[in-house]
Amino acid sequence: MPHDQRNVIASDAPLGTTVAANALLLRFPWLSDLLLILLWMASWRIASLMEYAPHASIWFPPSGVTFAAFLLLGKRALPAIVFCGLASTFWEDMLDQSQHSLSELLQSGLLFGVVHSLSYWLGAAITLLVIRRSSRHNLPTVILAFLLLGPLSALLATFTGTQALAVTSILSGSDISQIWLAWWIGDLIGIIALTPLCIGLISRFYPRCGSWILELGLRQSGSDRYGFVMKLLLSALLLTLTMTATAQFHHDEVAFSIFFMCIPLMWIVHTETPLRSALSLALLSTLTAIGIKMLALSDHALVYQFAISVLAASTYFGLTVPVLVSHNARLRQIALEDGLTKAASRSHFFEQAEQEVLRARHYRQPISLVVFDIDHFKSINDKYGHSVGDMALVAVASTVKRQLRQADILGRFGGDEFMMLLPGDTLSQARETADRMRLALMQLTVQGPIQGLAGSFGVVEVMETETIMEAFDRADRHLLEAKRAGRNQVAISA
Ligand SMILES: Nc1nc2c(ncn2[C@@H]2O[C@H](COP(=O)(O)OP(=O)(O)OP(=O)(O)O)[C@@H](O)[C@H]2O)c(=O)[nH]1
Repeated sequence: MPHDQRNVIASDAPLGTTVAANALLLRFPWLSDLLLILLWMASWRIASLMEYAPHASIWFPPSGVTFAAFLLLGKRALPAIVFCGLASTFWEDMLDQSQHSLSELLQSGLLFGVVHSLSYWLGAAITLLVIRRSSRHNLPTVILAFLLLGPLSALLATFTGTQALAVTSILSGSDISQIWLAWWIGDLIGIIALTPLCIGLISRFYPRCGSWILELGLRQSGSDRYGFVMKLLLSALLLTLTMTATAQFHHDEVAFSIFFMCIPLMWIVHTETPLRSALSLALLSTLTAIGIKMLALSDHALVYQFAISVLAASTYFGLTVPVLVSHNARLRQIALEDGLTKAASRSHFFEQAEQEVLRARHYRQPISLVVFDIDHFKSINDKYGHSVGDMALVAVASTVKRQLRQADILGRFGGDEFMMLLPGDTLSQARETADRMRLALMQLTVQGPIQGLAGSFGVVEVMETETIMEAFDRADRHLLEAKRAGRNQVAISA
């Protein structure tokens, strides 16, 4: 399905249950924070289950949740994320059954929570600043800023987070030198693979966030769920096959086959909404993490991490293609059509007219041109206002179009001046057509106040030796003659 069509179908119209949920969240804002904390803690638990070595996870979902929360909510997200850092320190201690005292855990958890949150908040704030300073939020800039500053924020958070745990004696210096790289890469992949989906999710329980980030389409759910699920299942099947083959042969060469995943992912990107692309990336990276754990593929973890980063980057840049295609279609429409009356634009009219004149000459057929202008149009604007004037112009164009044949072309020269190309019409036939139009305009009603419009018409038959612009100038001169002769009439070449 073309992207512009997808944008129309994909709607974010609130349903009954959504309206009720939004009302509840607006009444009790702490509920939104609670949901954010639950999302963070759930993602943290999933990451801890997927660790392939101590503190080494193929991807660390809480970093995606954190970065998304700060991009969407700014410092408003700080208390909830600091709390999550503290809670996860306690939970980790419980799971590891370490013997740290309550005060050690409190100090360490608080310090970790604060520095971890501040690092990501700073990274998100700089990312937003870069995007806002660039030329009005264009998608490639947003993606580039996110792909560069997300990993840098993860590096800062890794440094400050490990230092916080070292200062409070939870980690030793040698622990840090062993784990910091895996920690950073896990956070980095978590940000790259999951932030867009997390933005879509978190925005659902912060009804007031209304951030421009959502203009990127991260809330549009889209239609044809069945088709999307089939694409997702096929992608999951391909991923499972590549990972099973890697488990069988244990060669990096086989592990690299995961890069074939770019084919189904690009298929999804080019045919589904941005939210669904983000969801696919998140689910496939989750499946990769599960596969590494279940198939004991930790030897190839770096290949998979590298692959997820590349697939994520190509997914995001891939999203720019359908957006650009839809922008181009819109620009093309603007270039071809007059925005108000939907008649052909001046340049498109003359382009088409040139072709038609060549064709008429080739087949030795007549072709005529009519130029017309509404009489005393300025007084309509002055008397009833410009919006009624606009309505009158729209009514004129639609009345004339209705009377024209399929092959005829109506164009707007500008202001209240229009032109009609009449292939196959001799001068006298064109004159009859112009007169018919003049009478039709006199019958026209524009929303009450205006009963009938008068127009002056200039008509020429395009000569063998002249260009379309020369024919237009002649017709325009006749139009002026019709005005001078008292308006509301048709003037033709003598
Ligand atoms: N509402 C509206 N008015 C427009 C638009 N484009 C031009 N105009 C107005 O159309 C009027 C055109 O006036 P003219 O054609 O110069 O003069 P007129 O009042 O029609 O008088 P004659 O042509 O001499 O009969 C001007 O007042 C313009 O401001 C438009 O898109 N919408």
